[in-house]
Amino acid sequence: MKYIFLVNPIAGSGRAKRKWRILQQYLIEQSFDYEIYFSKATGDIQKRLGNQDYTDPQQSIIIMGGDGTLHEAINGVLHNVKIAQQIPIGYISAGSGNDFARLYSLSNDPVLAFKRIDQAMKYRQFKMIDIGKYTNQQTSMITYFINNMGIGIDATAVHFANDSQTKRWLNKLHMGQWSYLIAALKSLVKQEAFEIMVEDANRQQIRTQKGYFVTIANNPYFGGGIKILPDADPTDGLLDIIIVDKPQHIFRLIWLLGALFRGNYYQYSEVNHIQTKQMILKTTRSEYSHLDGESVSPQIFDAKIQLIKYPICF
Ligand SMILES: Nc1ncnc2c1ncn2[C@@H]1O[C@H](COP(=O)(O)OP(=O)(O)OP(=O)(O)O)[C@@H](O)[C@H]1O
Repeated sequence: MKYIFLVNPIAGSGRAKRKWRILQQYLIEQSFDYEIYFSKATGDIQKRLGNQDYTDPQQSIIIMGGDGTLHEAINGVLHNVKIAQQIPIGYISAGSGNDFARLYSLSNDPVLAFKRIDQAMKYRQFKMIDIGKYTNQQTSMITYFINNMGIGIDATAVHFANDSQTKRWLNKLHMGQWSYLIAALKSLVKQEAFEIMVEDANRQQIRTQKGYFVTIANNPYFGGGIKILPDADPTDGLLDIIIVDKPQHIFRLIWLLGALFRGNYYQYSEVNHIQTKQMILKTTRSEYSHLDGESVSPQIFDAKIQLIKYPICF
């Protein structure tokens, strides 16, 4: 078996590069056949996996990076017209937030993580993970997400976090996850209420004029460990969705945030929680969104969101 490693060297503020050096030493010692590619910019891994033919059964792909890198890899293979069947992706976590890794308690040790993947690839023991398929109904453009997608305050927070000097500074101190909290506080001030319509697979509708955010998730964790959708499960074949109204006043907002951090906020009148196989989502005003923490410019939403399964190895 030959391993093709695609590493995002800047993930986790360089953690991925450090982990790669440790793993490379092991691969050389154990005479593994491998190839290494370091991404050079955002979108590089997606492009590479989107253009090349990786269907040789004697080759396996392993990604090293954070949630954003995994997001790129999934979008690459799923948009690759040369790959008719699903090729399993190995994943070694090396980001700062690491929400996917958190859910599965993935090892921090790259050699241990690789040994597990090597065994799983040999015996074809892949986990079929739910992947969100988001179709923009105006443009027919498709984007996939592995952990979550959000519109409104969480997306505004992601925009501020990814944009900020603070993230770079906190990443250097290995406290990258705090950047999301700081950005979230900033976005609490900026985010205005907006109109949202969600229709589930049974054509049941939820409408609100006072929307604060919508999060659609397969993974309970968001933004480096906030358990935003405690019931989300990436193997249940269902999307978990929360539609949250803007609280009337700041004290109610603080109360709601406290409940969110305690993981018991579904019962509040501002919160609607649903689980469905697919959904339609519309907004009437332009809003920031994010997919797996990757910020998207503001737009009005007319979207269809479905699920597919993809084999991932970790
Ligand atoms: N060589 C590169 N230079 C700059 N950015 C890159 C490069 N390669 C990939 N990227 C981008 O780096 C961003 C961050 O990667 P990633 O999300 O994996 O790490 P992270 O932010 O540290 O981890 P997490 O998402 O788990 O918090 C992604 O948007 C990715 O597209």
